[in-house]
Amino acid sequence: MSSLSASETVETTETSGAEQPAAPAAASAKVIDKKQETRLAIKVEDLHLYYRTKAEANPTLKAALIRKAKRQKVEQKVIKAVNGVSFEVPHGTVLGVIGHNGAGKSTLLRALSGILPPTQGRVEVRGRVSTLLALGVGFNQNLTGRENIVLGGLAQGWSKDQIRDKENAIIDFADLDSLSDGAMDRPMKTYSSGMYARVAFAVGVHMDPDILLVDEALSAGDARFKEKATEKMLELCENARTIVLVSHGLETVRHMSNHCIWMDHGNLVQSGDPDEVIDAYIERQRQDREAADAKKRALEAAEAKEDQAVAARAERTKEALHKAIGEDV
Ligand SMILES: Nc1ncnc2c1ncn2[C@@H]1O[C@H](COP(=O)(O)OP(=O)(O)OP(=O)(O)O)[C@@H](O)[C@H]1O
Repeated sequence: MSSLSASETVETTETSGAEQPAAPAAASAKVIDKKQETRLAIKVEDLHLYYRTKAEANPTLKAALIRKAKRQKVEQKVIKAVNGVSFEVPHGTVLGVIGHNGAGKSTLLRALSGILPPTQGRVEVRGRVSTLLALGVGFNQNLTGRENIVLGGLAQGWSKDQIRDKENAIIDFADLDSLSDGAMDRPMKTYSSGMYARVAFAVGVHMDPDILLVDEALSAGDARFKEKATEKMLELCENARTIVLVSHGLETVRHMSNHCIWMDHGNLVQSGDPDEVIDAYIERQRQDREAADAKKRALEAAEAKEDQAVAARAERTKEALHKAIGEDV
């Protein structure tokens, strides 16, 4: 996990998607009254996010050379990671985002953080954003933990005094010394994923964000750190900060969030009370498992029937053969 990226006040990303594959026209802005509007931290309207990858049907060197000689192009594949999603998040909300692997959760978070521009639709994020992503972005691996903290502070435009204060608070929170003496003064490339996660989390929450975007950031820490991180997030929330938490840890989401959205194949399936959404998701997972088991059982039964039929045919052939050559079977 890692990383911090802080962006300033109203961040609006909007793309018409002129060059993108045809998709439904962006929904017109929802009419909400002014008071409600100013309470919003995040507003997402008909968001589509597509990845384009080169689909190589035959990925061998020989095939690549033939293709080059024939000047054939590799076909482009479009992956619709987020497919027309709209929601609003008032300030002070802890929004849990759940869904199966590849449902589009991280892609959505990348769009909220501004890393990924929308293919189509609109994302509006109001306030200072701090992002804790699952993969290490933002830290220089060759610098020590301490140096990275200072670098992050300078990038934020903090004064020397601010950096000194925050540096101490971050180092105290990450508490790497309890794991390995002097770790804070070693290059971050020597850190374990858990140590890395602790520094990243400590930096992210001390950026004083209005909006904290967290992608599985708690998964790398040990149980004690997870508890401490959860407490810190709840504290941020009590101070009316907004948190978007992407996680497969359904009980963490249930415990921490006060609103939840469920993503499935890039679509928003359900949005609402965390207990209701999580229970519905668990029920769907149970149904999917049952359907998969039933399919497997049906396949096995069909295979067994086919095996029996083959064996019976072989037996009949054997009998016919023996009859033909006049021997008893
Ligand atoms: N950089 C990329 N290039 C191409 N396709 C991508 C890229 N990143 C993600 N995808 C695809 O987009 C879809 C959504 O991926 P995403 O990582 O957002 O899902 P997720 O819900 O966060 O999954 P997980 O729970 O496994 O982390 C998947 O089909 C994935 O293969």
